[in-house]
Order: sequence, then structure tokens, then C-alpha cells
Amino acid sequence: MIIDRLQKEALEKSPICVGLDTSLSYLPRELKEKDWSLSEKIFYFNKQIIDHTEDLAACFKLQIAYYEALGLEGLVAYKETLAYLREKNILSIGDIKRGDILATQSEYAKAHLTGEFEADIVTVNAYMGEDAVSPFYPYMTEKEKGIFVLLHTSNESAGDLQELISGEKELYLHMGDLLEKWGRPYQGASGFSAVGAVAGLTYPKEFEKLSELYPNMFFLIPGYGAQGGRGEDLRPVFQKRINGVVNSSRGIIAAHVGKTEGMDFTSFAREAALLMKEDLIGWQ
Ligand SMILES: O=c1ccn([C@@H]2O[C@H](COP(=O)(O)O)[C@@H](O)[C@H]2O)c(=O)[nH]1
Repeated sequence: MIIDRLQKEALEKSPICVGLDTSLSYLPRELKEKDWSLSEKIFYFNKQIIDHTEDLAACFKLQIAYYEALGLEGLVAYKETLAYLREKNILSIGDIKRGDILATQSEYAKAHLTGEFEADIVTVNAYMGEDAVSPFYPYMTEKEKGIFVLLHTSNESAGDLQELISGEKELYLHMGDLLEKWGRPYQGASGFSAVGAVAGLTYPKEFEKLSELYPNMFFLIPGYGAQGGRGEDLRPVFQKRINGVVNSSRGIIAAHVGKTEGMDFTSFAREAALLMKEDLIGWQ
């Protein structure tokens, strides 16, 4: 299962997931002024970030919104970045957060786990129920793919719905129970399931609870750095075992902003990733 590979990368390199949320505003002036197309500039930026951090990161996550916002040129850069990661045998996450009826979700699964936008793992919003998840099952067994399903998100208003009490417990815990059940047939040799979950680091107590309740769940953990999450928030869980990858987007790819307008932006990204690694697992 893909999740065994992701866990192995997290243990061997570090649990860092570098977020390629490539906003045009992060491109240094020297790159912006090149006589290249928009997609070439974005792809070049991503390629440089990948080349300078790949030895420190378990995977790379592309937030599709940043590419969609640039229209067709952005989508070309999205496609080329995924192809580059594939070429280098580096794991990719397409952060697409799709959730729809069965027929439509089947098309999303095909669109993002095969073809031009193929990623290894994609994010899914399953608050519509199992119809939003089941179209991905065949890809897990036949194509070694995986999903990360929104469980407890990192944003400030996550609690508006996810923490509402329904019956005996919060809504997100009902989602956790469902994910645990749906993911059981897709457990790999590591014991983790290819049906993973998103849990924000901005809610460390909830993450700790989820880690205890669902030992077979592997997590995508956003919220580090720019949203306030810190390595020490993870320590109670990670000191027992590493059960997830921690995303940082702005903290790494925008580390140079306000410091350089040149092609040396890569050294700022690398330095930020090194500091993050130290913060996450320096105690080991
Ligand atoms: O609960 C969630 C789910 C997804 N995200 C995504 O992660 C990154 C975070 O970016 P930073 O710059 O490191 O804050 C971004 O792509 C979000 O869409 C999340 O933050 N929280």
C-alpha cells in the first residue's frame, strides 16, 4: 500500500510534507522578470524547491487552488510539477478536497489518480458520506493510491460543525469511526490504512486523542508554522511513534519573501526545512 511507502519516507527522511502552494507573489523578481510563460515560471520555482528539499521531505503537497487561480497556465504548471515528482519517484499529494455524489466523485478519482493530474494521494471531503470515498477504493488496490480524508481541520472555525455533539460525542469522532471502518480493508504491512485522515496541528489535544483512538490511521497534519503549529505540539504523539506527515507550505516556500528577490530563494527554503526537521524530530 502507498501508505507503507509514505511512512517509510517519513521515518527515513523526516515527517515533513513540503506544501507547494505556489502563489505568484512568492516568485522572486529575478524569476518574475524572465521572458518565460507563467507556467514555466511556476514550474521552475517548484522544481527548484523540490530539488533543494527532497532529501529532507517525505512528500510534496500541491494545493490545487493556487494553480486553478492562474487558469490554464496554472494547471499546466500543476501537471508538470506532478510529472516531475513522479519522474523522481517522490510521493505527491494533490490537495483537491473533493466531495460529491458517487457519479461525480468517480470522475474526480479518475481525474486526479490517473492521467495528466495524477497524484499518489489526494485529499477528500467525506462529510457527504461513503459515496465520496468509495470511488477511490479500486485505485488503492489496483494502482497503489491513497486518500487523506478531512477529519478535524486546522482552521479557526473547524469547531463550528466538526466539534458539535451528536449523540455521545463530537461529529469529527463519528467521522473518525467511519474512516477507521472504511479503511480496514486497505491496511498495508505497516498496519496503516491507505484511507488516511487530515488532522490540524492547531488542535494538538484533538490530534493526540485521534492518534490514540485510531492506531491504524496515518495522518496528514497541516497547520505547522504559518498557522501557529509547533513541533512541541506533536511531541506527545511522535515520541511514541511517527503516525503522520506534517505539512508546511508558506513556512518553506515563502521563507525568502522580504529577504531576497534573487534565485537564492532556494537556500531560504532549505534552511526553513532544516529548522522544521530539527523542531519535529531533533529530540530523537
Ligand atoms: O485542515 C486543513 C486542511 C488543509 N490545509 C491545507 O494545508 C496547507 C497549509 O498551508 P500553510 O501555508 O502551511 O499554512 C494549505 O494548502 C491548506 O489548504 C490546511 O491548512 N488545513
